[in-house]
Amino acid sequence: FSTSQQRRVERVKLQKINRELIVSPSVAKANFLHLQQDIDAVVSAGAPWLHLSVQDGYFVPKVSFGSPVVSALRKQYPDTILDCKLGTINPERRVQEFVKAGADIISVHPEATLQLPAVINDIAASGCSPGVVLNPGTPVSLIEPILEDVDVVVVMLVNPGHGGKKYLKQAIDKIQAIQRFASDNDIPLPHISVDGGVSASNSAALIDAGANVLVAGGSVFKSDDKEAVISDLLHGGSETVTISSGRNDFA
Ligand SMILES: O=C(CO)[C@@H](O)[C@H](O)COP(=O)(O)O
Repeated sequence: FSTSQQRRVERVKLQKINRELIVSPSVAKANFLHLQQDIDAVVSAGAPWLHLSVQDGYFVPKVSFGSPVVSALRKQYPDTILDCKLGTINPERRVQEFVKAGADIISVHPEATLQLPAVINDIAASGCSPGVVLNPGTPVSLIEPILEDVDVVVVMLVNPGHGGKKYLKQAIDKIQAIQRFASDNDIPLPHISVDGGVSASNSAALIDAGANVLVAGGSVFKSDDKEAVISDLLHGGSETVTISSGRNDFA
């Protein structure tokens, strides 16, 4: 692996140990007609990661973009952590493509592969940070056997590619369950990333629960003041949502 990739992956691990609060803007929600302009804006606004939601139109019902976009971002933003989420069936077939494209983190859906531990090991052996994704219908128990081997757990608040219904209370319960399992089993806590409808109205509740990575698409890229939005996400916006008792929030 290149020394610059090693440096970035080391930074991911240090941020994990320090529980650094991170905003990871979701590139899928940028303006693709002015992609460099949008990415320049979030990088100069201080976003240390970029979230790349790769969707294959099969595991996730929409197609977003592929490794050529990752390669272009790698060349243009050599110091930014590229946080790739493979919303693809059989992600084991795509790991090397995204490693070569310059991904730093590669997260996969446990339901999308027949051998999750092998995929996690392949990502780590390739010099990248491995991660797993929990859709609203995926219990924390499914990833307990490999929790100690990943650097990132992405807790989805929406069903990828479906938008709509938001599972805020459920996400908070999962964040707490991940922390409990890690503590009970003496496992270093991975980055806990939250993704899908994350905004200043719910970020404080998610951070309080234990999330330290905020994936944000629309809330960042729809704003003209990206610095202010990123600050609000990290420090909680003016009006914060109260957690309804057990009911899921609807968009
Ligand atoms: O992968 C996905 C959704 O499928 C996410 O990464 C979204 O792209 C985040 O965008 P917002 O919900 O924050 O607008």
